[in-house]
Amino acid sequence: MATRQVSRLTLAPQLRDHLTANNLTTARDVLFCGPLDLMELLGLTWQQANALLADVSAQTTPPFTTAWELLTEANGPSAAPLLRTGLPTLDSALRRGVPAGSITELVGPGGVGKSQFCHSMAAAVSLPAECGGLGAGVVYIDTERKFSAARLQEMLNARIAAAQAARAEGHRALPGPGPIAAGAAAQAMQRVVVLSPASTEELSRQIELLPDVVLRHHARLVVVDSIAALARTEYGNAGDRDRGGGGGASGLAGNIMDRQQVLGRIAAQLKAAAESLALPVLVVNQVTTRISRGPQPPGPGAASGQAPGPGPAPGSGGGGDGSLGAALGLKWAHCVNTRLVLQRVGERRFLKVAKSPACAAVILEYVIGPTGLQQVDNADLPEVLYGNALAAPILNELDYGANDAWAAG
Ligand SMILES: Nc1ncnc2c1ncn2[C@@H]1O[C@H](COP(=O)(O)OP(=O)(O)OP(=O)(O)O)[C@@H](O)[C@H]1O
Repeated sequence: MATRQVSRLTLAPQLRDHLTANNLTTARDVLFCGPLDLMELLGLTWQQANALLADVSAQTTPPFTTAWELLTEANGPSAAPLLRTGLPTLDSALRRGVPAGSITELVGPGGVGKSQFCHSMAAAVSLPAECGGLGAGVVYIDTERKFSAARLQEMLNARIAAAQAARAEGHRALPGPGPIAAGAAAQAMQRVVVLSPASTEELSRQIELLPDVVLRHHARLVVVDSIAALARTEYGNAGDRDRGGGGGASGLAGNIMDRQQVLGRIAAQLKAAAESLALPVLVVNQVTTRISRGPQPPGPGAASGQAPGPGPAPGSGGGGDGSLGAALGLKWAHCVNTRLVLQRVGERRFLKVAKSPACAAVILEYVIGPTGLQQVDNADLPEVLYGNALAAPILNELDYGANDAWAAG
């Protein structure tokens, strides 16, 4: 900016000529002069010389936004509609629900409810405003053919029934005064666009075309369920191979590098799409068995005495040190802005905010019901998690997905 030519600054033509005639050809040349130099060179008064410096400085300073302006904009009338998860503790922790313009990762073991969470979000976005939804489109990228139209319909019907019941009882808490249209569930389902890429290459192409699809379907949410599946099919699973899955060391390293390269490209594309479209992108990731490479970092609770540090998850089995972590390694982990860890403890399910620019670690308990994920009000939660020898290590260890040494996982 400081190298900008004086001839391109918005100044009085006579003043511009004077500056160039005195060899002050760039903004930097002018700003390096003090007011006294300018008075002498250009015959200006003290006030005029200072005004010139302030003007040139203002024209060459990179644009900025204050924190106050950002806050006002985020809460203003033109702010993007909130994308609430329907889990009150999570929504209040994330302040505006699932954040727009960035990637939110859902990570957890099989069967814990990651896809159910995605279906719940698709229902919340596609439902009409009369039922508390956004009446907007969803782009659901289903890499594992696990999207269930029947389950989505079940969630929509249950939510519509709940909205009707609330109206019948005279509650006005739901937004949108209009009546709930017959066929609201079918209309909502038409707003959900399902893409099923068969390879990482196709996935990459589809992400490239996201802006068109999003605009055409007025989408307010993009889901990728899941990010690891295709890459693991094409390039293998490092953790499994290390446990004796075959392949020489050099072949494995080559595979991992290829996979990381492809995933790095896809992650960058997704991040760019989230930012340019100002949309929340919800991405499912699996857990993998951690490969032991030296001592583990202490758990966050260890310092405060709240919980023991991470250790092998009881009963997780497998090789390495037997503990679990988010798959896909460092490159991917750094692209993730918000990480939600879903975990089972016995018969109970917990969701933890393990990484977020908006809040500290928050934990809630949930169940999966007809409407999707529902929070369980649980006064004994801190005791359950931090006083429970089984729960604490499991819930703590997944924090380290972003900075641990098992990048190949
Ligand atoms: N209609 C339903 N009502 C209540 N619970 C359900 C219903 N459908 C599925 N579930 C619950 O959801 C669980 C499966 O969740 P989900 O498919 O989201 O797992 P996931 O974390 O995506 O697993 P994976 O990584 O293996 O795909 C089942 O174990 C079951 O408990």
